[in-house]
Amino acid sequence: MNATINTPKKTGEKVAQGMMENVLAQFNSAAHHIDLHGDIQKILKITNNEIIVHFPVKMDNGSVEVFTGYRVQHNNALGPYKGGLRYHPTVDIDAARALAMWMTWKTSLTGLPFGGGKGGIQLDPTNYSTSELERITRRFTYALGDNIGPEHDIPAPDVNTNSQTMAWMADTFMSTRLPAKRSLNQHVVTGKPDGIGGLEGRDRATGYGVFLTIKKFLAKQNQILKNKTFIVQGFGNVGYWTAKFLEEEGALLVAVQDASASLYNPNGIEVDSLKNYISINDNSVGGFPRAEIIDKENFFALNCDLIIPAALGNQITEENASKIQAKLIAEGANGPINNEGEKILLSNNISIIPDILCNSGGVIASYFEWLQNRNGEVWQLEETLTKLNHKLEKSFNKVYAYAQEESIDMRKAAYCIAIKRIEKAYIQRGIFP
Ligand SMILES: NC(=O)C1=CN([C@@H]2O[C@H](COP(=O)(O)OP(=O)(O)OC[C@H]3O[C@@H](n4cnc5c(N)ncnc54)[C@H](OP(=O)(O)O)[C@@H]3O)[C@@H](O)[C@H]2O)C=CC1
Ligand SMILES: O=C(O)CCC(=O)C(=O)O
Repeated sequence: MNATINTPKKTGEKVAQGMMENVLAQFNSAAHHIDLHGDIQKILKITNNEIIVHFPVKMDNGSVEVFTGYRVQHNNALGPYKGGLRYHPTVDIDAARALAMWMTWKTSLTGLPFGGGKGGIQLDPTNYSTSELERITRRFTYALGDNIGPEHDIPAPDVNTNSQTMAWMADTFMSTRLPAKRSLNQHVVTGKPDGIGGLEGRDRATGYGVFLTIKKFLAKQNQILKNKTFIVQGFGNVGYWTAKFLEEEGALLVAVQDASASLYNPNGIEVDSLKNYISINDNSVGGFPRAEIIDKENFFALNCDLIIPAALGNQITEENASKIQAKLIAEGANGPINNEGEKILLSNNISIIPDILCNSGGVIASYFEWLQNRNGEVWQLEETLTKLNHKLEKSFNKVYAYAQEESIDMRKAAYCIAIKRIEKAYIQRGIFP
């Protein structure tokens, strides 16, 4: 039997580069603004735990590959670690650290009783069959052992993972507990299918939240979504659902980019016909007949009202920011704009709804799923969406008002609010005797 070791490498791709620098620069700027206690700065600049596991998996052809999985637990001052798992070639320890930090700010901003964590496996899932991915996921869960748990660290879907991945994780985790405890562990992950404790609406929650924050932002400017044009990078969970809700409100999708191609049609791309197309075309938008293919370098420069990056990090940078014509960017993805890019956008009066607010609908719905499992309840879709809207309204209004009061951008405002809540927890706990 052959054994292949998938040695983790620094990916060198722009996606993972500088993510830590970005998140730390964002943190430093807010910490300075609120004059955050120096000891708390020290605590929040590092991660609590970094778990790296190597685990063997048998491939369909009988060979064995050894994979490397990551789970970074940044901070749990407000509650158990919470955040997604990503399967992508760009996953490495730096990316996991940065993404875990973003989760801490996000769960704090939204007022959830959670901290922040993130992880994943450095692999390209298109190279593996479904049964191989199932075995990889189960072995990863087994290797993580008690480093995850329903009251300790609760993973969820992210790039290239979904409700099926979460079902395999839940099943593996629960079946390795003592029989009498198995059913008490269903909330070890969220984003599960509805048949095994998943929340109706978790699938669309992130996109719904992105849509709501855009709508709320436009309302503050006395504008509406009807007839606004928008472009979306990424047509997966977040990109699709965001586009779907925006279209339902009368906005027009004019361009879409995924890893395979960039599509453009100034007269509009119908969201569900593109979705139907990708479902029979290897999940790729390339070749969709009712749009032209454009050069990917020109994508963000297209003439439109709104841009929704909903793929990977570091997509809008000093290299392309000055060409952007849209007046609003809503960050469906985590960290899609780097700091240099952001400076250019802000100096060109382009507004940004920051990731930790914009895409927080996902983790809010995950919290609802966690509560549902913990309390032995079954929630209905309407209830989920109403409660999600209510929670997002509260965080949106807080961020918007604070940004206005302090004359700062919305990202800095969101960070200040998030960090102050963690600071309060540390002070009340008495970390400084
Ligand atoms: N899922 C969730 O609930 C949440 C997700 N997020 C963030 O949203 C983003 C998207 O996540 P999600 O929708 O779940 O992931 P998915 O895996 O469902 O979709 C990812 C999409 O991004 C596209 N993509 C990948 N690489 C590139 C590239 N180089 N250029 C253009 N497009 C690319 C993929 O295209 P292809 O299929 O061709 O590879 C796919 O369409 C991530 O940043 C994630 O962290 C944030 C909050 C919650
Ligand atoms: O639902 C969750 O727990 C986290 C989702 C996530 O990874 C994110 O918000 O970036």
